[in-house]
Amino acid sequence: MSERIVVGAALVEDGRLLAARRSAPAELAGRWELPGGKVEPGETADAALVRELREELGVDAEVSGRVPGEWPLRAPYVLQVWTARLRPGSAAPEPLEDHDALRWLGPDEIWDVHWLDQDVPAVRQALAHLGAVEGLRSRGPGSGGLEEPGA
Ligand SMILES: Nc1nc2c([nH]c(=O)n2[C@H]2C[C@H](O)[C@@H](COP(=O)(O)OP(=O)(O)OP(=O)(O)O)O2)c(=O)[nH]1
Repeated sequence: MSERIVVGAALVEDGRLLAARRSAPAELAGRWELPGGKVEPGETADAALVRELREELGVDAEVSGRVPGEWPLRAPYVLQVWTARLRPGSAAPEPLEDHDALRWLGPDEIWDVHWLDQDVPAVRQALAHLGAVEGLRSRGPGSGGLEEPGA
């Protein structure tokens, strides 16, 4: 079967990254992820992300770039991550579907939540990318910023 893309948003505002806690399915519930979802046939990845963010969070978002890389999920899915921001006048995000909590994480809080295992490398790469383009960066060793869990 050919690969199917799940898009995740590295949605940033005021130097903080949005994390969303899944409410379903049972094996993923309680773990944190980048909000997003599956790209539908005939849909572009960035259009899918804008649609998913509207459906899941009730926001009006725009995609600003692609985080290099691709991370395997349960076959046939792979995760791609795009940077995004809220458009002026957008509502604040709310956990409308698929999630039961949201958190804006500052640089020192990124690893405070229990990310889905497969999201850890994707979040790490997103932070490296965002650090380069938006200044969301670690405050250095010992700060808990960009360091990996247990590092
Ligand atoms: N949205 C999202 N899904 C992720 C991430 N990491 C990860 O393993 N997944 C998995 C969870 C799901 O099995 C799948 C995405 O499905 P979804 O339920 O979010 O997508 P969807 O809204 O299009 O779902 P559906 O109801 O159409 O099935 O990818 C992530 O960071 N974001």
